Amino acid sequence: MGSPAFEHVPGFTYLPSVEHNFSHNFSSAQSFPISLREETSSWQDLPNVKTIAAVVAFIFVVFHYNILEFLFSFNARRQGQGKVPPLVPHRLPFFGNVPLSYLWNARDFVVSSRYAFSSKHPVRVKLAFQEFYILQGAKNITALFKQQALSAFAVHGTLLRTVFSLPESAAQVYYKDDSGEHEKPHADSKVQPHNRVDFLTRSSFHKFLTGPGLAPLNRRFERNITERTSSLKPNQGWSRVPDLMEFFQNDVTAAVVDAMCGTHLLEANPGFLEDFWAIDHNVMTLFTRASRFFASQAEAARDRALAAVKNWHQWARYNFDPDSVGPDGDDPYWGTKFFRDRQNMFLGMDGFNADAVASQELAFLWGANTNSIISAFWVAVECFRDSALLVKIREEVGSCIVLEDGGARRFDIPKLLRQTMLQAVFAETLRLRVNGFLVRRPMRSDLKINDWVLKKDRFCLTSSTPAHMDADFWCQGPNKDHPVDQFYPDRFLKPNKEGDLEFSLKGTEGSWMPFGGGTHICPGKTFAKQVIFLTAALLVTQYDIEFVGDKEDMKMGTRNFGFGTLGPRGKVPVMIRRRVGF
Ligand code: HEM
Repeated sequence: MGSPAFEHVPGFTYLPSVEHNFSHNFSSAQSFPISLREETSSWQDLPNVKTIAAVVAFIFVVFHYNILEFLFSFNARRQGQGKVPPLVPHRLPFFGNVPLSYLWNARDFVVSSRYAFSSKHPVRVKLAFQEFYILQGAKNITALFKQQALSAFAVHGTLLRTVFSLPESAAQVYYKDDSGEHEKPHADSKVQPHNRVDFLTRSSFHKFLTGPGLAPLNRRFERNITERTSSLKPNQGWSRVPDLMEFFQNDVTAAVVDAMCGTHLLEANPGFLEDFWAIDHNVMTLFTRASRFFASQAEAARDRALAAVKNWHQWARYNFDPDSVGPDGDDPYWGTKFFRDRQNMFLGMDGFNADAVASQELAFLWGANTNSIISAFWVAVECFRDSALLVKIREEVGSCIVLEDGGARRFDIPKLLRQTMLQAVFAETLRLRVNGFLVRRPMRSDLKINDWVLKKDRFCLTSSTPAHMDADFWCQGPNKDHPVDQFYPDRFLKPNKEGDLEFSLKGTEGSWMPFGGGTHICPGKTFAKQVIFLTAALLVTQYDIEFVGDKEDMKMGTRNFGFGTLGPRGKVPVMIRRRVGF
């Protein structure tokens, strides 16, 4: 019977059948004259074929980058739907991109990278045999934020594990949770309701930070920060403070932590805030686990901070009195209903124990403080270093002071949050200082972003930095004389119908994104605004501040780039005096 095995397949070169070769040549091979057998023994032995192969390989290696550049531009310009994002050219064949300059200065790399972050369409990056996407361009970022089934949890789980020592048994709950972040779990998910960590934690944030839980938190923060700011420098005349940041890292952070957790955590652990900011300072080192070699003291600080949180939880569990719960639902032991309820929620999850809960809550406190405290520092710096701006801000803030019955002064906070220049200073500060990466992973299906298709399960990264530094967007029209890296709050002022300038974020979608976007958008943004505005209002009303340090130290550093608001390079010494009459 004839074999049909080697019929012609379109697109493949026809090979004669093996059967044919064997039957025809094998038995007679021995009788070939030696010279004939050498001539035909292997095509690889032909010197010119070897040379051609070597030349082709050489051209491939040498021109590999140019070939990829050509393919990149070609694919980027293709029209139509369902396009695959072009591959960012890389110099080392097979290994992909090895961005050494990123390790040196990550922000410069992102701001000046030719293909990876500057393309206004999605791109594909090959990094050590893995591929992921980078998505930039306002239109694409806006489309990304509209997507529903995108998980940010692989990254949260990793951050919790590496920086905050979440035990492996609890981390597994994160990795296994494929039920989604919405109330209704995905139909094919087998995750039990009590293990829906994605949905349960997100809804706890929202109840606390966007629901009625926010009002009592705001009130306690207002009381705490007012007390702390008033007692900052009681004496008359100028006095020197070695680093303005100390006020933010000690007093403003304490005002937030006490408002959230009650006073026991800081009272029982006087070194907590120092450890807390040591973790923040080393967050990248802890995240990459390089701390084992370079920053073991950061690991020690993290361990002490975890022990402090765990002790607070033990103390609260032991002492809690249900009668102490106030009308707003909060109590002095857990501080807030939020932390009280989350104990039960986490301890009900498989693999969670007291250590795991401490990791979760320390991570929450870090997220609740790092960006807002450092942003509050920059807002104060901007207000005090420009005397003309300071006059305007003082005028706005002064218009929000109200006298209480007993004669005490406080701010009308809703009015304060609506002040034109203060809002512009806030928005411009966040544009310049927030440098975060947002990571998403389409878990269910391929992701369609405008004309592009991004494969399911691959990570998709975007960053606020290129969007915030896009001169084509931020230096248009009346802003054209103000370079993109200059602090210029008027970028956010637009004339209204009456011709007056008013603050507006209209049209900045996908270009101004300090709080991320979509279903994972920062739930703490309203509280953050309150912390930043109120702290600035109290400082400008009560104090004069002059900067007396090296200007280089006041520039923004790049340490921990990618994790949010970046701090100053060095210490910021100031002279400070109380204003007469305040
Ligand atoms: C200037 C201050 C702040 C900035 C710039 C900021 C920025 C961000 C960003 C960029 C994200 C990721 C959003 C995304 O993936 O799309 C985020 C998430 C988050 N932030 Fe903030 N944040 C600030 C203040 C706060 C505060 C004060 C709190 C709590 C009181 C908070 C709690 C959270 C939480 C819980 C998440 C995770 C949300 C989720 O994954 O669903 N943040 N924040």
